[in-house]
Amino acid sequence: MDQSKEQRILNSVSYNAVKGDPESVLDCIDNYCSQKEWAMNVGDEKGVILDKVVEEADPTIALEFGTYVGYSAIRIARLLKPNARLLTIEFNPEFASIAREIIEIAGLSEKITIIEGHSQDIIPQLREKYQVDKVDFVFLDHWKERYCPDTILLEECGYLKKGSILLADNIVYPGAPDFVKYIRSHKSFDCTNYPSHLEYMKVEDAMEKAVYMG
Ligand SMILES: Nc1ncnc2c1ncn2[C@@H]1O[C@H](/C=C/CNC(=O)c2cc([N+](=O)[O-])cc(O)c2O)[C@@H](O)[C@H]1O
Ligand SMILES: [Mg+2]
Repeated sequence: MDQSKEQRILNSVSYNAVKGDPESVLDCIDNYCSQKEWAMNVGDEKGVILDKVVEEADPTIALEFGTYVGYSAIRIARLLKPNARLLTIEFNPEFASIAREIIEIAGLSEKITIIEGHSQDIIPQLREKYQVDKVDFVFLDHWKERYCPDTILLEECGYLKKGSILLADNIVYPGAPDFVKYIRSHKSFDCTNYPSHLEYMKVEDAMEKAVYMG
């Protein structure tokens, strides 16, 4: 059976990236996906917005929904302070194993924990199984109709504290209208929209930052 696109991305990283150098892994994926095969990584343009928000949050505990091949996990983890860590949730076993290998090549396996499963099942387990008390930063980039229910679940489970920062990808394309409506009308979230473009394309897109006010 011929290889998947995600396997071909791993092949390209494994062949071209400098081992232990996150920047070279990110560049390799961005080059492959802009020149050879498009893939749904947050990419280099929206990646700069992600970088800025992660630096603002300076998280000890960061959480991500939708690892895919690990591009944004590497983007986030490369900016984390020494004792900080990223938990990233992915339910597709093939993607999880490819992400694990790409993250290993980037030299960030110690800072990133890939949790295999559905976000809605894993979120309630974060406290007992992963010793999470509060989350400082959350990147939402999984199925768009999960953004809103998973945000509500995070709140209900008590993982958000004053100053917790959520950042959501794809607010314009593919779009997450119920999430935008919910978060912008919620009294405890202070929202900021960051217009940008869809990864590797000229299509309009945007990211939404929501700071929890407690
Ligand atoms: N509930 C859940 N729990 C755990 N993992 C889950 C999950 N739901 C989805 N996932 C995983 O998250 C990724 C899906 C992302 C959807 N993004 C997208 O559909 C997407 C599409 C475009 N696009 O079409 O241009 C552009 C983008 O930037 C996009 O993020 C996949 O790796 C999938 O297996
Ligand atoms: Mg996305």
